[in-house]
Amino acid sequence: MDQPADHPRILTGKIGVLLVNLGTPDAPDEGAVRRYLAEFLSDRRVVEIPQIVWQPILRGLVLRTRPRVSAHAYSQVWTEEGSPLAFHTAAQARALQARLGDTAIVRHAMRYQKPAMAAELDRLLADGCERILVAPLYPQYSGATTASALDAVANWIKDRRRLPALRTLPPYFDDPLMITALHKDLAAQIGALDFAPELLVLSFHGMPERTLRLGDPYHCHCQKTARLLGEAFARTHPQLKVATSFQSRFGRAKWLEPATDDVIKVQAGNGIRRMVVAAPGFSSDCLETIEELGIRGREDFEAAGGTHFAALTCLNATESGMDLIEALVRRELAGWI
Ligand SMILES: C=CC1=C(C)c2cc3[nH]c(cc4nc(cc5[nH]c(cc1n2)c(C)c5CCC(=O)O)C(CCC(=O)O)=C4C)c(C)c3C=C
Ligand SMILES: [Fe+2]
Ligand SMILES: [Fe+2]
Repeated sequence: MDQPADHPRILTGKIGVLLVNLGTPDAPDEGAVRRYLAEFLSDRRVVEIPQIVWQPILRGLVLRTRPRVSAHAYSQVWTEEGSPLAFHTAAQARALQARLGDTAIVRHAMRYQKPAMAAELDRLLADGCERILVAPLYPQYSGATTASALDAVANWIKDRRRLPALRTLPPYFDDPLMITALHKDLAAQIGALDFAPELLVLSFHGMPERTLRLGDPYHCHCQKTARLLGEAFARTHPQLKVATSFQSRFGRAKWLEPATDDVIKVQAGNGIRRMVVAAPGFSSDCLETIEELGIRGREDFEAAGGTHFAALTCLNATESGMDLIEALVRRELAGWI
């Protein structure tokens, strides 16, 4: 049949997978960090204070002071490949593409800054994806992370005429695949140390305590991940104590407790000399794991009398990490592939 000459060329029939992570500045300098924080901290899912009250505080105070301090922290973790969060997420997408082959087109995007979610969803559509799985790489659900990533999808939908069928990856905080992958990886890292730790601290990113009372399941998801990991370690490392804590407190409100920095100091004060810290809420290493846990955590521990310390790495694009992501993604693609 003849088509009008100006008929757009439309590709069809493909499946897309979009791995999503939080986002990071594009340089470790004050300007780039200010742009990043302005976008991130203006998200109503992240700071749940009415904008009329919050924006003057953000513009008048936070964005005048925090970017310098945070840029210094970022400069300590920056690599030739850029921000760790950016390059680990890109590596996860490349590795997943290699594992899925022609089955699906895999891309990654960031909720804040670049690669932007809308631009990557547009690219998948332009490449012929009529079915797209959006996979926020947060094992535990929270309004500030998972729901915010889905907000970005919803906003993208509003402006598009032609929409793909969409699926989203559910949280996987208690999935046996995730617990097994993490336990295996952390146990291998502990086995490779030149000391036997007495205590394993499982540190999750914090949230305002208020969100727990408002019904956000994040706290329960973290506690369950920690309990299941603790049970796995009790079977393989019966001498190892396990503690759970919440890091990265921000602002004046009460956050989930106990705070990781307090736990590190109190445990050292109680006589723990050999400690390891792991971050089972982060699918890739980032500022919060490398600088806050690896650098400041160690300083706090040693200042309080600890002698042996290691911040264990996240799953990143390791073999076990990719086994996990591939299995989760293939499961969600069931019926499509
Ligand atoms: C109100 C403030 C914040 C909430 C709520 C929050 C929740 C939250 N964040 C993550 C994961 C990450 N956060 C990261 C950095 C970061 N987080 C906040 C504030 C809140 N986070 C700030 C201000 C920053 C920037 C750094 C700083 O200035 O301290 C990162 C690292 C990004 C990177 O570039 O490496 C991650 C990852 C989760 C999972 C979460 C709620 C569950
Ligand atoms: Fe955060
Ligand atoms: Fe809870």
